[in-house]
Amino acid sequence: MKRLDWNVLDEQARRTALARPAQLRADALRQSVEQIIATVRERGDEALFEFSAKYDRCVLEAIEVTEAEFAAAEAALDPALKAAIHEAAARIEIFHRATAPQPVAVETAGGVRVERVLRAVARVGLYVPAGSAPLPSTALMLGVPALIAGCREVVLCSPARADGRCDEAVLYVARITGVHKVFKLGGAQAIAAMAYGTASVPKCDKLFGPGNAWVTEAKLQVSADPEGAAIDMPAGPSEVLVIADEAANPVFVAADLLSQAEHGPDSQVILLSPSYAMLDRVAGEVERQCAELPRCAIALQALAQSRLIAVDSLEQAVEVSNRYAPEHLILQVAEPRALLDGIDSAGSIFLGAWTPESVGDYCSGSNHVLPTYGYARSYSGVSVASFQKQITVQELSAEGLRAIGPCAAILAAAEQLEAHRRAVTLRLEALDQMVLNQSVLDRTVSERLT
Ligand SMILES: NC(=O)c1ccc[n+]([C@@H]2O[C@H](COP(=O)([O-])OP(=O)(O)OC[C@H]3O[C@@H](n4cnc5c(N)ncnc54)[C@H](O)[C@@H]3O)[C@@H](O)[C@H]2O)c1
Ligand SMILES: N[C@H](CO)Cc1c[nH]c[nH+]1
Ligand SMILES: [Zn+2]
Repeated sequence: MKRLDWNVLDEQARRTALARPAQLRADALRQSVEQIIATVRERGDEALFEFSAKYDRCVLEAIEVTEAEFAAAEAALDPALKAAIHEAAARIEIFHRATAPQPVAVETAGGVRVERVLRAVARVGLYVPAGSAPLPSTALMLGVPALIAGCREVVLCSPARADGRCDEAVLYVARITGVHKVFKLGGAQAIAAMAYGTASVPKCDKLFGPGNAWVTEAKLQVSADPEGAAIDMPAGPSEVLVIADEAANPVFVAADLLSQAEHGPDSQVILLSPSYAMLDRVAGEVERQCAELPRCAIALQALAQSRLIAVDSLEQAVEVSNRYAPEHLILQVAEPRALLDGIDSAGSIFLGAWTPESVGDYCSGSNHVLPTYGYARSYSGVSVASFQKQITVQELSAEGLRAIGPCAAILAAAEQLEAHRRAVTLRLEALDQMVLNQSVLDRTVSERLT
């Protein structure tokens, strides 16, 4: 990991220090993904079989997972893993139900009722990575909120192994979370298939889920096309930024850094500390622990683009972290809550020595599908709200229109939108006329009676 001192870097060097690796080759990536998407749009399923052979090295007989494959996957699954899946699903459900948006109805003026109703996005496409390792936990993070939201059609894509099968645990999670169709597709081609539809894959309204640089670039491209599909957010190669003070445990800090470095060669991990001694200790621990990992070679590639940065204080560490806007932020400091108010951009925050980032990945209950590449400046992680549309409803009584109509008429006149103004004033005049007619009627009745 490269050692840097924030306070001796000029602005250009600071920018380079916090640059994401995948951004450095964005042009080549963009072109390669454009070609994959165009080919899927042109040649549909045929292109999908070819891309699976090329990129996943598997010859598929069919793209869609069959009932027999679901049954075989369930039968093959270790009971302890099944139990852990159900345990994690229960906690994810608790947190996601608790944070789900609620319908709202308020009176903003007498006779003016404004509401918010919630409707699930009808057809959603979930992407579950499996390039370097299948991630059934991601299937939980997407399947559970989709189920709570009540999406009508849920499609899931995940790349097959070389034997042409999808990961058993991913299929099991798809089943228990009510996913309707699963396709053995990965990468940009899976995203293109769900965004535009093919003979086999239904076209989806919105796509969800993380993935490597190809998947994320494809999501960005289809979301920029009005004929494509909306997306949750750019959720690319995993990142973690740790802020550690001199009292932190370097063994824990190194383990947390490696937990994200082992995700893939594009991952990036950063340590900020005001203590040079801590940076040294963690560097040594990272080297020692990495050598023990089965995925050491992958982690080493990620570590090559990672940083150990000396800062002058914890306050400066918070400033640098906000500028980087990490997917995960771990505060390994004596008083983590004292720093919390200062954090304004991060996907998910982990407080204190006993909160490894891994628990958020699997089973604390929060969602692990989070914005990367600095998108945490403006995006949040996946939640039930991501699978819903919030529709407003309003209803005015005559009294309500009398109360707020003049305000609308003045604003419409200021914008020189005469039709807007009249849509209000015609009604106000009609109301005046009705009052007049009523008073004439009342007078006539009272005259006849006297
Ligand atoms: N941000 C988040 O919330 C989050 C959550 C979980 C995982 N992740 C990230 O997801 C990623 C998963 O990546 P992965 O690679 O293991 O699986 P993946 O399923 O995302 O990608 C595999 C696919 O990449 C495509 N691909 C590979 N090399 C290619 C090439 N040269 N050209 C075109 N396409 C190519 C293939 O089609 C393959 O099917 C990791 O980077 C991990 O850090 C992020
Ligand atoms: N850390 C990943 C998000 O960047 C999520 C994950 C899944 N499995 C393990 N980790
Ligand atoms: Zn992880």
